[in-house]
Amino acid sequence: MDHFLWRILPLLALLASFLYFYYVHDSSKFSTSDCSLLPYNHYWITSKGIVTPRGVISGAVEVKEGIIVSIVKEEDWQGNSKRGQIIDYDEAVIMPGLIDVHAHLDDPGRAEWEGFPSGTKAAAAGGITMLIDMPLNSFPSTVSVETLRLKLEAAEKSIYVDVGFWGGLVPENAFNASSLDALLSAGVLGLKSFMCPSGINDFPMTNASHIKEGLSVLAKYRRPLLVHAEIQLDSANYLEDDANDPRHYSTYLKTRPPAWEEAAIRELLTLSKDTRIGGPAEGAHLHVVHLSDSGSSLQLLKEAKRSGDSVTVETCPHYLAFSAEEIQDGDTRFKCAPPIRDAANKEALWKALLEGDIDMLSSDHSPTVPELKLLNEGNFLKAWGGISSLQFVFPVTWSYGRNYGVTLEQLALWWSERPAKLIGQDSKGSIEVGKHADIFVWEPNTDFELNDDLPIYLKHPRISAYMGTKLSGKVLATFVRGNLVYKEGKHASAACGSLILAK
Ligand SMILES: NC(=O)N[C@H]1NC(=O)NC1=O
Ligand SMILES: [Zn+2]
Ligand SMILES: [Zn+2]
Repeated sequence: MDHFLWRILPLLALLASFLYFYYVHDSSKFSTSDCSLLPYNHYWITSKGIVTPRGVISGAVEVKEGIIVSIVKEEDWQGNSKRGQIIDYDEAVIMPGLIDVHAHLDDPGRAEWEGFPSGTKAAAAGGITMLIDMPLNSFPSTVSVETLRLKLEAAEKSIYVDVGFWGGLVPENAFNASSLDALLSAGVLGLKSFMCPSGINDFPMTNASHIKEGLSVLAKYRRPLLVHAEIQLDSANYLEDDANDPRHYSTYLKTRPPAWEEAAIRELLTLSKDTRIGGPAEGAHLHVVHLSDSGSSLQLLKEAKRSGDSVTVETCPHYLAFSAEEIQDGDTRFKCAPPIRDAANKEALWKALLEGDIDMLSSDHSPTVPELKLLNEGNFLKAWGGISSLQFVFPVTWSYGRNYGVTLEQLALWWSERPAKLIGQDSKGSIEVGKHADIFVWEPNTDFELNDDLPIYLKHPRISAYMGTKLSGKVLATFVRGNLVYKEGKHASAACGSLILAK
């Protein structure tokens, strides 16, 4: 018997190595293809509407190993002999993937609010190919190298799109230049701070001195400071008055007047001027997040830009889609800060966006668990402030924007090109040769109602202010670095998004 075993040993070894190469070694190949719903990585996407920085063209985009390697107009495409795999989208629009510079995915620590897997699946289904995660609402907040490491661990292998990170500027690290240096060296794309309480205990607000410190460190790295620009003034005293029913949206609206935004922006613009040493080029870039006030706040920003300040501003689809007058008693899905203001304010925000005074859009996706939205009690003063929107921001922008004559090029500018510039990612933000093949495909004229029949990937769709609305603009497919990560109700089986760190 022993003798027999010895004799077949070489055969067994051969069989084992055969099995190894087939099932173990080759499985690495299988896992690569798990990243994409396509079985190949060199192909042409064709369509009659490809949105490029040089206009909308009919033709083909060639993608090879995650990069856009050529763009061919239809006239030249006809005679092309090198055709390989072709994915023809006919009349559907091909756009650069959206970059959402402002999302709270709440992971680690509050993943029950959203989390990287559901958040990035929802992003992919909405045409977003990259998002930047905010440093707060997760636990701990991203305010040091150690806490950034926890973020990276939580995100790794859990993200379906590319994800970058903002660090937090808080009183604890603001005067500690080496701590900020370490955080920036570790790769956060910039810092974010609050000029009023953030609603999260471990993310306290910053004062003028903290912001000055932050700006001077950021200037060295040429990275932006993002600020939630509201300063609490004493205008909220009337709250003691019983006439103000907390179930009325108007009660909440009165607690955060436009003057809060104006005061904050006035102070910020002064601070950023003060931190310059030898002229505008030496200062840090300032980015005002989620502008709601289209009055004096916007005016201050316009003047600052005109005088050469390095400042940009974003607003969010919820300020462009909704107005205070429409918000029903107790419907706390609409509570956010700064608040959604009246219809005239909304009109003025659209005008500012169309005229280029507002630079870009972001979701400020800030979900929570339904219990904290207090949907039954409907108390606007106590409910969590934050709007859940991530998967819907693009169809919302298009559906409301088309009434204002919004063009495809403008959508690409607000959602891709300018965001890419803010985060310093030259390889993203447009359909151009040499850039990442971050692309999404959508049908402008397909209408749908947001209800439970649709595939929604957000963890708590019920709390989204958009549920029940009728929208146009259906996302058919999303490519991240050439991987087809989403196609009509289906995601790639593996989460292969990249962690994006500043160099
Ligand atoms: N903590 C947090 O997400 N706050 C956000 N929510 C909101 O409505 N505005 C914010 O800044
Ligand atoms: Zn904010
Ligand atoms: Zn936010």
